[in-house]
Amino acid sequence: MAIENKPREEFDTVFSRNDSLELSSHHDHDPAHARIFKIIVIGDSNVGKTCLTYRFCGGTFLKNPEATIGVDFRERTVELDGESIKLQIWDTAGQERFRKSMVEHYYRSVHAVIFVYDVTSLSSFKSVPEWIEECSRHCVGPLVPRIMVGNKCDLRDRREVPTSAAQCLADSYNFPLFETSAKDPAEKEHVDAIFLTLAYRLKSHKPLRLKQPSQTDVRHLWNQKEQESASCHC
Ligand SMILES: Nc1nc2c(ncn2[C@@H]2O[C@H](COP(=O)(O)OP(=O)(O)OP(=O)(O)O)[C@@H](O)[C@H]2O)c(=O)[nH]1
Repeated sequence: MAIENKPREEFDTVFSRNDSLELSSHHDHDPAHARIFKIIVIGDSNVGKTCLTYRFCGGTFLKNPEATIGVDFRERTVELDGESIKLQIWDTAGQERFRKSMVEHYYRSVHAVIFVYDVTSLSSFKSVPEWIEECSRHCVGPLVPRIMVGNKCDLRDRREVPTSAAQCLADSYNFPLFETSAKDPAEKEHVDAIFLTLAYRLKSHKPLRLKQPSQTDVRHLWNQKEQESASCHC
């Protein structure tokens, strides 16, 4: 469900710019020269951050996801106008206790941010300005592309956040707004559009030298930080 407003136009732009637009997963297209962009996905716990990233990177709906601890990485290489771009997506933890030591790492060298709320949860929507504030506190400047996403649109009877209110908030920050569902297979292209909108914006950025962290690297950082904070309390 893409909404009939500015983001929808962006979505159309993404898909009409080049008829031969090809999308490929990292399984079948992962050239060594691809530029890498780090995108973080932020929002309250349970809004569907993991499911959205999994839908984009894995192509399916992840049934029974576990709460994210620290961070999970997924990536997908897309081909835009003949150039390979690797999107390295950091699926962050919504629960404070699982993110406290990782926050600095989330925001370091970030290229784009996706703020997610759940359209069936007013409180998750009300948290969006706090997530935006956290982002600013970590020096993520206005030139970093940001997008707001209302997830779980398939739960029509349970909607608590009207599109008009979300649009109003998005406009106040000058962010594009997408409403979608990670669960509904018919929404797959719209989930892609969220990430591709960012990819097109990032495409004009300079080449990057971003070290590619492995899950082990981050687990290591996480453990190290946990030990540090434990020793601080002694
Ligand atoms: N109906 C519906 N359920 C969804 C959708 N996306 C996610 N869910 C469900 O919402 C719950 C939370 O999904 P997650 O993707 O783990 O949420 P999260 O934001 O990553 O949560 P944390 O890891 O705790 O931050 C799971 O039960 C999912 O099955 C959606 O689009 N529609």
